[in-house]
Amino acid sequence: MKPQRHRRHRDSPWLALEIGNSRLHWGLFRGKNLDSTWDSDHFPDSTTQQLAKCQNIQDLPSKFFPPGVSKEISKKKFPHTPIFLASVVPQQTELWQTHPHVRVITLEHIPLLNMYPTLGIDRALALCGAGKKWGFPMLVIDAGTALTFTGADTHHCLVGGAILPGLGLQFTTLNEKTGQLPQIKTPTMSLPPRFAMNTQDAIKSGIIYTLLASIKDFTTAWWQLYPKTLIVIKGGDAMLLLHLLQLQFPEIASGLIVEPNLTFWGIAEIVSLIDHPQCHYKYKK
Ligand SMILES: Nc1ncnc2c1ncn2[C@@H]1O[C@H](COP(=O)(O)OP(=O)(O)O)[C@@H](O)[C@H]1O
Ligand SMILES: CC(C)(COP(=O)(O)O)[C@@H](O)C(=O)NCCC(=O)O
Ligand SMILES: [K+]
Repeated sequence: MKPQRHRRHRDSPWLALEIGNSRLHWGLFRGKNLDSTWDSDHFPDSTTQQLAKCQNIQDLPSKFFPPGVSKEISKKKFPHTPIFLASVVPQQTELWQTHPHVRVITLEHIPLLNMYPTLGIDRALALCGAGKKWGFPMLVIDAGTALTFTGADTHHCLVGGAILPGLGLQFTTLNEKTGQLPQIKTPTMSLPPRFAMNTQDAIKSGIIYTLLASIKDFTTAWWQLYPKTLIVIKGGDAMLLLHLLQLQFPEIASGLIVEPNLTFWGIAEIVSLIDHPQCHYKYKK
C-alpha cells in the first residue's frame, strides 16, 4: 500500500471492503465512525474492465450498495472515496485492485507478532479489531464460509488457531458430494432431535451437534491457557450458532460476545496507523 499523499480530513468518508469466500462485506466510515454496513455478491470476472474504468465510487454498479447509500453516492457526495480492501479470495483481489481508489491491506500492515505468511488477512484483522476493543489475550471465532479460531496472547503475539468447514459449507458439501443427501436450508433457531428418524434431521443433528461440540472444545482449551478471557464471535452464522450454543452449552455461550463488525474495527485500526505512521513503532518486531 502506497503512503497517502494527503491526510484525509478527520470526518471524510471512506469504505472498508472485506472479501470473504461467500460474499463482500462493506463498511462505510466517516473518519473513525462506522456509519453503515452491508453485504453484496462477488463481482463477476466478466466486469473487470468496468471496475478498472471506475474513476469514482459513483461509477461502481449500484447493486453493490443498499438504497440509502446508493442515494448518497448518486448525489456525488463521495468523489475519490478510498476503498480499503481486505480479501481472502485472490481472484477477487485481482479484480478490485484495478479500481483506482482501492488500497489492499496485507499482513505487512498488521500490528501482530509471530504471524505465519499464509495467515488469512480476515483472521488477522478480526483479531486486531477485537484486541483493540477489548484487549488481549483474545480469541476470535469467525463463523463464515469456513469456521476459524484465531488467538493472540497478552503481547499481541499470534498463538494460532484452527480452520474447519463452516455451517453452510458442511451442509452444501454433504449435498454436493453424495448421491442422495438433500441440500438443507438454513437451520431453525431450535436444536434438532439428537437421534433423528429422517434424513433432514439426521444431517442437521450430525452437523449442528458436532459444530457446537467443537466450539465448546476449542473455547475450553483456550480458557485453560488464558482463564477468564473474552472470546468474540463474528460471521454470517454467528448469531445462529451462539443461540444454539446457549441452548446446548449455556456456560460456554455466556463467555462469548457477538460482534459482527470486528474486521471493520481491524481495518479502521490499520487505516489510522497508515494516517499516523509514527504510532506504528510500538508494534514493530
Ligand atoms: N444472506 C446471507 N447470504 C449468504 N450467507 C448467509 C446469509 N445469512 C447468513 N449466511 C450464512 O453465512 C455464511 C457465510 O458467512 P460470511 O461471514 O458471510 O462468509 P464469508 O465472510 O466467508 O464470505 C454462510 O455459510 C451462511 O450459512
Ligand atoms: C480460513 C479462510 C478460508 C476463512 O475465510 P472465510 O471463510 O471467512 O471466507 C481464510 O481466512 C483463508 O483463506 N485463510 C488462509 C489460511 C490461514 O488462515 O491459515
Ligand atoms: K471472514
